[in-house]
Amino acid sequence: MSANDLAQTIQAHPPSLERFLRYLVLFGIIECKDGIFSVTSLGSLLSEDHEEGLKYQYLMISNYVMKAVKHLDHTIRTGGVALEHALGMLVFDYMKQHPEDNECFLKMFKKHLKVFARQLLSVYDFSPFKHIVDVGGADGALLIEILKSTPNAQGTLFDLPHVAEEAAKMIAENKLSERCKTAGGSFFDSFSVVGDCYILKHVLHDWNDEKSGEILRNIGKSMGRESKLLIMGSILDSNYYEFQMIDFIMWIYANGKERSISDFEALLKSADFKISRLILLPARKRMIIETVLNK
Ligand SMILES: C[S@@+](CC[C@H](N)C(=O)[O-])C[C@H]1O[C@@H](n2cnc3c(N)ncnc32)[C@H](O)[C@@H]1O
Repeated sequence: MSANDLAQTIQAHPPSLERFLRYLVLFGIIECKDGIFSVTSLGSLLSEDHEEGLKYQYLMISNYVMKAVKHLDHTIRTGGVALEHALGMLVFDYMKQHPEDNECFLKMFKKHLKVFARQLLSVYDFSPFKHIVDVGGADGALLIEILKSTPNAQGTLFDLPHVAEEAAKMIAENKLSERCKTAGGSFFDSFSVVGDCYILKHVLHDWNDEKSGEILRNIGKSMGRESKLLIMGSILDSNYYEFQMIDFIMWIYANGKERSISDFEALLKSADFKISRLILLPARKRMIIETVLNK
């Protein structure tokens, strides 16, 4: 569309809109030929329809990371959490008080989890499990896909109470309420959901080793000898700039970190777990670490 036509459609001020579109051309998100603006393939990654939900990832990063970066000196001087210093509270508590941010956060996971579920289900067989517990499972998008493909299993979605409430709605929409319950709470307090398969996906990277050890030990208390804990996420690889970046973001966002396989081995050992299987997913350095209690 021309800037004029677009301005009419979205009721904008034509010269200002045109100036803004020309600015976006600099980044390769929009291109302009003969006065007609169109979205490039790079720009389409940010569209509402993109299957991984990069629009929401971008919104979260641009909003929260910029806030955190301004408080980076706090982290460097004290070892504290930059974003917590910026917001006056832990990011998860802040989101509870800001539903529009929480919605953006959950949309980001919903899209990504559906894509991840396809990769996971093609390499891991959940059929031996009777009760699958997704710890910090956000709105349940991953657990829902797993349960759909594992009709004999029950599920429990565990997350902070305000997130578990949203998950209950999604589970009901997917007609899985009979087989899948939600439990709201904190994995730093009492955690007593008994299952034979636990999932921790992209949770440990939010926390430092001490806090991650607490989460693992709390889950371990509910696990039987035959239960498995599946840790899923990304592997820190110094050759991949993207993960160095995510490591930096996790640091200023929550004092968390991305970990290499040997970092995971040491963390798991300290919490009395051992690795029983390691599956590397080809896409974007993701992995599934299957663990059991080391007793
Ligand atoms: C980075 S997200 C990962 C979500 C999802 N597992 C995924 O891979 O997309 C971390 C999740 O941990 C949850 N969480 C944060 N603090 C928690 C706590 N103390 N107890 C339980 N869940 C918590 C958040 O609400 C969020 O859903």
